Parts: sequence; C-alpha cells; structure tokens
Amino acid sequence: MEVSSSVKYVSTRGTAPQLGFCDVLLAGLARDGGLYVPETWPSFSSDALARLAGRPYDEVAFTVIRPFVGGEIEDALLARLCREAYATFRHPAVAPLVQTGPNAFILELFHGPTLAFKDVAMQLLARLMDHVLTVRGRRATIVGATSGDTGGAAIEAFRGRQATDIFILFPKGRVSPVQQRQMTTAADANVHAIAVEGSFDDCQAIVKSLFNDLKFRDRVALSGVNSINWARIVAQVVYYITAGLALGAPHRAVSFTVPTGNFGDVFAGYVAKRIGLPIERLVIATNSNDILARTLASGRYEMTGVVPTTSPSMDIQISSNFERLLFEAAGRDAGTVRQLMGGLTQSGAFTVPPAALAAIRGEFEAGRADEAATAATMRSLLAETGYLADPHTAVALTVAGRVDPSPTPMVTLSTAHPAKFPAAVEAATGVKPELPAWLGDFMDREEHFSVLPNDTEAVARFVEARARAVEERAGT
Ligand SMILES: Cc1ncc(COP(=O)(O)O)c(C=O)c1O
Ligand SMILES: N[C@@H](CCOP(=O)(O)O)C(=O)O
Repeated sequence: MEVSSSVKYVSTRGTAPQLGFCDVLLAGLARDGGLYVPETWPSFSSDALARLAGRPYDEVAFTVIRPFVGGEIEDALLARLCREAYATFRHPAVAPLVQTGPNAFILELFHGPTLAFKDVAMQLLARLMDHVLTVRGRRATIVGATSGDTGGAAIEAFRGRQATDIFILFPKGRVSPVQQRQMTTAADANVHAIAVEGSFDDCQAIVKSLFNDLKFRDRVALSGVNSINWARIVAQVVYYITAGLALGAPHRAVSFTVPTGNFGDVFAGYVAKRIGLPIERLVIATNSNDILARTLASGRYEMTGVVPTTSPSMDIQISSNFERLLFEAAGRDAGTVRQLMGGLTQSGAFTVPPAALAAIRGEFEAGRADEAATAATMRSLLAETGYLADPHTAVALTVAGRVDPSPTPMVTLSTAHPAKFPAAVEAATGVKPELPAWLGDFMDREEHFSVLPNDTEAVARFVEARARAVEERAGT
C-alpha cells in the first residue's frame, strides 16, 4: 500500500488542531477534550490482506500500522520497534487462536508480560513514545487511569525509561491482588502507582480533567496511555487482522465478540473492518455494568452507578471510545458529539440521534452477562473442553453463545490470563489457576503506592511534585 506522508488526525469535538501521528501519540486527549481519529481511513485491498496471511505477527503489525503513521517514522525503524515489542510475548504466534467448538474460537491476547491484552498495544506504544521523545529531546509525564490491566501493562512497558514519568491511578480496593502487585511492585524511580478513593470512572475523570487543564498539561508535558491515545487503538487492530487471516479472510468473513469496558478493543475491531477486513458481526459483551448493551437497545446512554463484579476491569460506566464511534455514526459531525458529551457531563445521560443509532446498530450487536451466567460459562467450558477462561473472557463467551448461529466463525477475544483473577475462577470452577513460573516471586515483593482522595487537585499536586522530584534527581 502507498503511504501518504501527510496523514492527519482530527478531533471528535472538531476544534483542536489537526495533528500528525507523532503529535497525536504524545497528545493523548485532544486539546478540545475530544479523541483523535484519522481524517480518512486507509484501505487494504483483498490482495494486500491476502499477502499477509501466514506472516509473523510483527510483520503484519508493521504493515497494518504503517499507513496510520503516514511516513513520520522511518519504515526500518517502525519494523524494528514492532519486532522488539512482540519479542516480549511468550507465544510464538503472539496472539494464538484456540478452537473450542465447530465454529468457535478463542483469541488469546494474554501472552505478554502482564498477562492481559493491554500488553499488545502498550509494548509498542512505549517504544514509539520513547523514540519520538528522544528525537525531540523532550520528557513527558504520563498520567493514566486503570480498572486493573492498563496500569500494570503501562508500568511494565514504561518502567525505567528515561524520557517518561508514569503515574497510574487505580480504584482503591477494586482491582485483583495480582493486578495491584503488577502496579505496585515496580521499584523504578519513574513509576508512581496511586490508589484513588473512588471508582475507575472517577480515576478516568481525573485524568481527563488534568488533560483539560491546559496550563497543567503544558507545564508537566502531559501524555496519556489510555485508549484515548490513538496509537493504542491502532496497535489493537492488528490481532483482528491476524485472527481473520488465520480463519480464511479476506476470502471468508469472520465475526468477533469482545468483552467491553472503555470500548477501545471493540473499536479497534470496527477499524479493522473499516480498513478492509471482512467482519460479519462485531458483538459488544458487557458484564452487569451494561451501559453499552442498554444504549444499543434503547438509544439512551445513561449512567446508573457501577457495581463491582468478578470481571473488575470492565466495571466502567463512561466508556471513553464510544465517543469515537458516535463521531463516525453521526457522519463525523463534531457539533453533535460536543452536544452529546456536554449532556453526559451535565446530566449523566444523552440520547443517541436516531440516524446515528441506526448506523451503530448496523455495525454492532450487544449483550450482557451477569455474574451467575459468567460463572456458569467458566464451569461448562472447563467441563466440555478443558479450557480455563478468565471472567472477562467468560463474559464474552456467554454473550457469544447467545447470538444467532451463523456459518461464519465466531472469535471471542480472551483479554486476560485466568491467573490474574484466581479467586473468581476458583469459585466458579473449583480450579485455582497458577501464575506462570516466569513471573517468579512478584506476589511477595514489597509494594510501593500512594493513596489519594478522589480529587483532581490532590492528584495534580502529587503529580507535579513527584515529576519535578524525578527530574531533579536525574539532573534535568
Ligand atoms: C481483561 C479486560 N477485558 C476487557 C476489557 C475491556 O476492554 P476495553 O476497555 O478496550 O473495552 C478490559 C479493560 O479495558 C480488560 O482489562
Ligand atoms: N479496563 C481498562 C480500563 C482502561 O482502559 P483503556 O483501554 O482506556 O486504557 C484497564 O484495565 O485499566
């Protein structure tokens, strides 16, 4: 594919400057509070896709990501960063498929360093950011919010890197013990784990407020690693392509069911379809925090409060990337997006305009799995196939099992290793999943983290003081 050297990104709210890939990579949230998307979608012909079949994961990654970079990173370097990022995975296929039924497949995305799908994007993102910051002679302060997995993956990917300080906000007491230790046992000076007295939505709201405080943002050179960062999405497009190719695409369509919280992963599936992968169905799977399933059913996006579940990483109400979908579904009308997002801030709800709702329903189906159904799926899958799934994967398997049967292969994304959630898996199946031996003694290591109130000012003060302290220590 020919690559335009001028790929531009536009904000879903329409008033932030248009940027190229490297600036979008460092920007995170757009300065008008919106999310960046490419001005136009690249497109892969069937032949171009077919040529990728059977190629190593990192080569597919390079080819798929390249048109989004728009020539801003030299090809040889981008290929090397992809190679290095995916060499950190413990499975030669990086994201292998496992067949669990005649037309049913599980796409295992948890073979990276922190056992969750976040590693797929984060390992590349850290390398891309490090490169851009080094070339520009700059440092960045990363502040991210996590319901459990993004935080560990980001800390692992950025720990010890000279050009970045990383601050991760997690909801105190609402992440699994393994997730917590993945964030709190890194002793590197540039890593700061913060337990916030609130929910994931509170943590994410703090991060967005910090981005929207333009003075603070500029003072600390704020960057983001949540899926508000476009580079996260684009890296996640790749495994839809590799899975599709392995199952016969582009000559045959494939379907995907995706356990969904912040809507980044399933939006990456939508992007895969937009650039040419023949996807028949994209199914959004939610746990009891079912705002997305309710929105597709009723057209009303309405917050009702988060309930804790055994799939805590999906305990989310404000689903960031839904804004990217709204932008597309509303015919890229930034004014509509601004109005809807304003409604969400003011009243915790908005109504999706009818034409946009029809467009969304044309692309997605959605379903919800409650706690009992999720546990029953873990149990029956183990009994019938010997496969031990984590609770997030089980939410998606439950929903996938309920959609109308079709001859198209259904791929369910497995987003975490069951050993990240041993208590829930054991309660459902009677089997306690073991952490891989290569993780060593990390559950016994000393934890380092701070506890802060659910208060943007308190977090801002903490970040500024610590980021400065790290810079002083480094003599910069
Ligand atoms: C294990 C796991 N599954 C699913 C999700 C949902 O993914 P997304 O937020 O991209 O919708 C998350 C977190 O976001 C997660 O950590
Ligand atoms: N489930 C996520 C929530 C943050 O999502 P992100 O994809 O926007 O980083 C987590 O594990 O933290």
